[in-house]
Amino acid sequence: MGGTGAYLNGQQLVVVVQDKRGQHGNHGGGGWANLVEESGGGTVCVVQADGVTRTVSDSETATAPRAPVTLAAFTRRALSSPAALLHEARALGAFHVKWLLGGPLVVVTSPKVATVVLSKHFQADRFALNFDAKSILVHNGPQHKSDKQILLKLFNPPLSSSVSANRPSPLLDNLVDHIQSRLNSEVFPELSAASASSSIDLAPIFEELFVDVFALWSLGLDPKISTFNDDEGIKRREKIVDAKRCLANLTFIVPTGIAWYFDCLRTFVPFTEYLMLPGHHDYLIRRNGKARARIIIDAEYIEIVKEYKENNEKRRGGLVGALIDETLARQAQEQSEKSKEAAKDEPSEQSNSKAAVDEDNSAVAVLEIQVKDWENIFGLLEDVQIAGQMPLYSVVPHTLYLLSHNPAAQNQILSDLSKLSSTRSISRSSQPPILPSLETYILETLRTCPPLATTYSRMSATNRFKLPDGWNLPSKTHITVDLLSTMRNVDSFGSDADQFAPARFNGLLPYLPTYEVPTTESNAAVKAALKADDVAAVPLRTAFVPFGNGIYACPAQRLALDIVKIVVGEILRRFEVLPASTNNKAGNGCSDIIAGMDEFGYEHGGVLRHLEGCPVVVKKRK
Ligand code: HEM
Repeated sequence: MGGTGAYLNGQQLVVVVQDKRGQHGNHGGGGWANLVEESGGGTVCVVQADGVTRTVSDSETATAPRAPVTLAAFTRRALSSPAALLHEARALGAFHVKWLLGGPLVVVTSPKVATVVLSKHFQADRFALNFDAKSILVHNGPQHKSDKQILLKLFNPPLSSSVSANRPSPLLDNLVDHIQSRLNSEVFPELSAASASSSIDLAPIFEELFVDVFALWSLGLDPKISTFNDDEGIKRREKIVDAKRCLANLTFIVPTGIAWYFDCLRTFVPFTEYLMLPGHHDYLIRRNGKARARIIIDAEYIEIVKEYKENNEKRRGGLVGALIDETLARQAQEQSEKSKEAAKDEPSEQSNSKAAVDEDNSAVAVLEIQVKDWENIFGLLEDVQIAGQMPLYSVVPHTLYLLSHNPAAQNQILSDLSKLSSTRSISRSSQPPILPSLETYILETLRTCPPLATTYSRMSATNRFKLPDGWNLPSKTHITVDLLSTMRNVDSFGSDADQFAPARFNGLLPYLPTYEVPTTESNAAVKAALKADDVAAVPLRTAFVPFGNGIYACPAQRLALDIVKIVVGEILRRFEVLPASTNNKAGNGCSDIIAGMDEFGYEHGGVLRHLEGCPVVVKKRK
């Protein structure tokens, strides 16, 4: 078997890395070779955990390293000298260290489990993801599926016939109210006060905004501080928001090149193993005061249960209220299905009276939210808080930062915005979202700077999954798609894949969430293109996956885009955003910035961040 690839055989790890010229890793310097301890002749590409030589292709053999190469050793090397690893990546013509190791990369994490990072070398489009999704078993199977359905329903209310592009939803409008209220009370004044001659960092402003807003919205607290007219109410609100901020507090950001280690390894290798920190995960939590923050949030959960029990009619709104409603609705539905089933099996008179009794019982039963339901509701609140806040506080400042280097795009967006009524703020329910210049800009930002580095991991249930060159992945292989590299794939995005070119999305609006693309249709298009050996014909839409795809895909895709559009639009209407320094990458539409990704890093948890917090200069518009 030849070519770039990797496979897992029993307890052995075999990794083959191929450089651009098709040579197995003989890239001079031997840095990578040293990593696997003089693995012979500078040909580094085969690593076997058991140290036995293995034939890689019909004509080639490669010597295994003398000592077993452990995951921790890779990681330590990457952390102790990321620069060296990056250098080696460049020497191999790879854009990203991830791609040096991954082509695709298989990491053995236990004798039967491997984590695979599919990368730039692999066309990880929707075809692959859908294919995988069909044969997938998720970690917590049915519960995950049921939770996902709830979120999809809440975040994607049915289309109203009167408003074509918008989906009215008090829950989602309430989230936007929170955001608008926060922009008005803090962000606009902060930007207005900023001096036109010195720079301001956008990232912390939006990090705070989204963490706070998601805390208040998810816990059903009011957007307007004025409604907390008693001191105690204000203090409670502040305490909760502080606690959520503390829990969101990042511990470290690593350069993009080594971020994948965290994604792949943190589940399996203790922090102490590869970070050499003076303790374990709990240590980091304690050090950041997170334990206390946790207690505050848990106390709020207890309060929610108490309120519900004492006054069911007047319970909280926001996400928690919607989840309580949904839990009760589901219970009622289950009860009614059970009664119908029972009625079918019984003679009619008896069943009528029994159904009436059951109905009474079910009325009592549906008011009882069980402990496990509360746990599930609070679990979902936390998932949504994290899943919503992180990508938003990544993509909003990044979009503005890139726009600061692109005055022409900013003018075009402003002109589109000026066509909206000047007095009306941009909202979900009232404004038809036709702002092509802004939307294509956001989509291109998501493509080139995807807020999440990878998809969640999937587990293949069968061993049918084949990678290019015939590499076979055994069943129970964890599969993670590297979104950053996938969306730079030249086969999917053309030879200008490394360029920042929003125009590539012209004609593709409105954005169709990946869960709405009919699977059969996208698969048919992709299959036909692959069969004709014409990967370029794979529709661009199918390879654009910043929100992932398949059963794990982000359930809030449309909402997320609306939020980014609203926030960026509202800022641009009021402020001109200029680059903070004149080492100027302006003028080429940001391609220099996104080409090497040198300015970016991945936060623990795999969220893309600008290493300097997106410094810009803002000037209030007249
Ligand atoms: C631009 C902003 C966003 C981006 C780029 C984004 C991206 C993603 C990605 C890549 C995934 C994993 C998909 C996969 O494994 O295939 C995900 C999952 C998820 N996202 Fe988003 N997301 C965004 C905003 C939001 C918002 C605003 C919310 C909530 C209001 C949200 C809720 C979720 C949830 C709950 C999941 C987990 C789904 C599951 O467990 O199956 N996301 N998102």
